[in-house]
Amino acid sequence: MKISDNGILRCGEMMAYYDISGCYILRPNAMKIWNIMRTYFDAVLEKAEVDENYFPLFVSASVLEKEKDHVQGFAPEVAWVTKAGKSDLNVPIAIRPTSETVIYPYFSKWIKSHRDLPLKLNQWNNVVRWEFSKPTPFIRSREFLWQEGHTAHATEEDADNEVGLVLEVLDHYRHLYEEYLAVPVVKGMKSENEKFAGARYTTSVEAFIPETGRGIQGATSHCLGTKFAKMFDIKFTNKEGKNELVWQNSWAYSTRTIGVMIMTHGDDKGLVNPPKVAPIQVIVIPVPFKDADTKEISKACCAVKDALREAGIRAKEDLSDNYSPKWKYSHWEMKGVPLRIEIGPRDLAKNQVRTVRRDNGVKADVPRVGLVEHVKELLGKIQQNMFDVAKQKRDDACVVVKTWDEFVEALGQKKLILAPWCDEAEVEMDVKRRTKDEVGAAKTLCSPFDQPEIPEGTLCFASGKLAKKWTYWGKSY
Ligand SMILES: O=C1CCCN[C@@H]1CCCn1cnc2cc(F)c(Cl)cc2c1=O
Ligand SMILES: [Mg+2]
Repeated sequence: MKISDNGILRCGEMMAYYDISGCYILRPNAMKIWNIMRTYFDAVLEKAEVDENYFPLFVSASVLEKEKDHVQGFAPEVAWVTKAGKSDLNVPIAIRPTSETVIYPYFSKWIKSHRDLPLKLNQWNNVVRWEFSKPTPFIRSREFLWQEGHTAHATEEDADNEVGLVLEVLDHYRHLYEEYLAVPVVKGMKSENEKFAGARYTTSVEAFIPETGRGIQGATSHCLGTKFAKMFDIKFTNKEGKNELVWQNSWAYSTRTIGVMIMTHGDDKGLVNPPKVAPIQVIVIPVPFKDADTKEISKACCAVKDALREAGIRAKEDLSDNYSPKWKYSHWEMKGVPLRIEIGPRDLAKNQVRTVRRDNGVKADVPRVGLVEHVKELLGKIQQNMFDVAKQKRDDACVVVKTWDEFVEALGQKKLILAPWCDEAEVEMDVKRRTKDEVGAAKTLCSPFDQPEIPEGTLCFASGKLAKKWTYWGKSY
């Protein structure tokens, strides 16, 4: 299901359209998923001693434009407040597109001595980027929710190792995608062209949507170096009393994660929610026959729902008397509920229920005795199967290419490409130019940390120079 099948998004009650283009309403089913992920990530931040704070939404023009090269590429997408009521503001105020220029002047004030380091802050907030490319719910919106972590360290080593958290946070992003959203991702390094200009290096988790043949950046974790410290004069006296620049990192994931999950698992019946994040994990539906004892059946449905909820399973029953069981099945399938339990007169008589899985449609009759444990196991199997199926599809969509012709052919077949590359920025620019077409040029997605062997003398698929690394290429969102 492509994210553009917005009818399903709306019917899945994940979001609603808003009267300002590029802005969307996040409805309870999306917020429940967002908050389940946030609970996980807040526990990670707690353990890593990252403190929660909240900086203002607004940035003064002077601060935002302090460093020309930081803003230059992004200027067209900055949203500005220029009036309050009837009167013009004498100085326009920007709405944060990201918070470096909001936070770092205060890092400069708060960090004086090495004793103030490491400083590790996070905030959960919205950011606004007035994008003009095609807005897509969750994937590219003019306002979105994210967390942004910003840390400062005394030495390059600290920023680069586990103290700096860059790779640790990146693996937690992998964990969120693979263990919570059942979406396979690749961890790797961004190319010089694709990295955040303010960073020494950018690492990312990259997903891929086989239906559209496009890669999508899932989340990023940057090692910034001292560039922002110079820009914002963030210095400290080290143990030897010397005044030095701090070394910084930053990392973020956003509500785009939900869009990637929807695109990865959705099918022509609608959403398919992985149990770990499904707002409703089990829907219990009575299947009354004309002369059956509907009261007994409804009672059994509520008893099963209560037993499941007792065990911490997010179960609901649908006893509405104005819809047929069949209508209810497709209604809850569209909402992506991973497991349905049906109870009819036969099930009642045999003290059993009928389970139906949303991921593969498999039906089974299960005794009421031990049902809770059985459902727990079943939800675990559904979670694992959703990941395995998505991973198989992603791997089947991936091809290794060695030559330019193979590269162009693979692009045409909507493949995720793994190719040996000379790692020269100019060559990447050249590939973009040579592959520009209606769905956009091919570019590097990341160079996987898990590098396959590069046989001696392997040549770059695009330049013919000696290849330095294996890199994932493709069209992207
Ligand atoms: O990815 C992260 C992790 C969390 C904190 N931020 C960084 C970099 C964000 C890049 N970026 C992304 N988009 C931007 C849009 C803008 F309008 C302006 Cl002025 C700047 C940027 C910009 O720097
Ligand atoms: Mg952007």
